[in-house]
Amino acid sequence: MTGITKSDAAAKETAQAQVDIWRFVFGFTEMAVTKCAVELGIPDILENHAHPVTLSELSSTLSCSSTALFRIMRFLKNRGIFKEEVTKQGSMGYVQTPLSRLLRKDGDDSLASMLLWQSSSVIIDPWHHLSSRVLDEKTSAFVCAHGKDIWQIADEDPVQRKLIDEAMACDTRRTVPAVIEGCPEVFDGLSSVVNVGGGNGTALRKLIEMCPWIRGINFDLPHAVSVAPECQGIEHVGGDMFISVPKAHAAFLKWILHDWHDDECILILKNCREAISEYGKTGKVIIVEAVIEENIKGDKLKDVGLMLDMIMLAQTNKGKERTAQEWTHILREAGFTRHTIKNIPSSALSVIEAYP
Ligand SMILES: C[S@@+](CC[C@H](N)C(=O)[O-])C[C@H]1O[C@@H](n2cnc3c(N)ncnc32)[C@H](O)[C@@H]1O
Ligand SMILES: O=c1cc(-c2ccc(O)cc2)oc2c(O)c(O)ccc12
Repeated sequence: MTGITKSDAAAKETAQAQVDIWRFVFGFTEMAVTKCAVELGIPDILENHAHPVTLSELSSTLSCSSTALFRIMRFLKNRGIFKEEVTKQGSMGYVQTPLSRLLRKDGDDSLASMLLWQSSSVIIDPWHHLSSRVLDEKTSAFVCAHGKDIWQIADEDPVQRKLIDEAMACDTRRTVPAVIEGCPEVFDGLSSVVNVGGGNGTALRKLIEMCPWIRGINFDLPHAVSVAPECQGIEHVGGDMFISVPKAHAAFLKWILHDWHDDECILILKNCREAISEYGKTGKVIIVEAVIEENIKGDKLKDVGLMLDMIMLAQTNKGKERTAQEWTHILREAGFTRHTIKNIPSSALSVIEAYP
């Protein structure tokens, strides 16, 4: 006998629910206030000071009164974004934490551009149409919000294209080194790599920097490659992956297939298989994506995969994150004979290598 009755346990759970529910009701405040701090450049201001920055120094740097700023800093300090330390003069000042360092505007591992994109109205508006998407498979939450899909918007509006490229590039600057360091054998012996949906070419720039023996082909929609910076060792090619993919020893696809329905993925993968066909058994398709699992309570990294799945539901027409079984299905249907899945340490990502 533990002395705790069933009704005690139920009462405790109900009391906990009364507390936990606020995280769901007011969850948006964390994103909105963090966005505010990034827009004001607060992580960069703290980074550029060798000592803790007092509230009055921060408000004079930003040319604003300290009243609202104090409340913003109090909230973010409470969330562990910033912390306070005593200055040499004995007053309190704000300093960076490992979290706020990830929000500097130009840090190599910064996620500031991703946060600004995710909190922009183009990305927020489709969330208001998620229930319509659930009730009708043919309805796209993004199209309900904007009248067109994200790639049409990017084609028509260079500002949106830049926001997407910069957000995805900050993801790439973190993940490409993580892939190469976590699974160095993936790029061994490859003479050329076509990055399918490579955006502004950041992934190939990083790849060639770390694996200089590789020749890169950055392949994306014509409007995307037309604004990609030139780089030695990389050829930019505009086209449509649903029609064909430029030839190379390996095709690399990062965060591409999660945008699409199974049938569309099978078509893209068949075009990739054709692109590597001249290299026989040594050719391969390298996919970097999340591989989701159903029961992951408490695993924060795996939870990122489930959040991305919700993002796909809101932001794409038919995209989704896939389980290992779902990956096996589309790869087999596309004609690949075998594949391996490797988890990248300390990341929500996996590398899938598929062979003809
Ligand atoms: C989610 S982004 C991923 C970008 C990049 N792979 C990364 O991980 O940073 C998807 C990319 O696919 C490109 N794309 C969309 N439709 C395409 C098509 N039909 N052919 C080639 N690229 C396409 C988009 O322009 C965009 O750059
Ligand atoms: O809104 C998004 C976000 C992503 C995304 C964010 C962070 C990652 O580490 C990976 C992907 O991807 C998107 C995407 O592929 C798309 O077609 C539309 C929207 C988003």
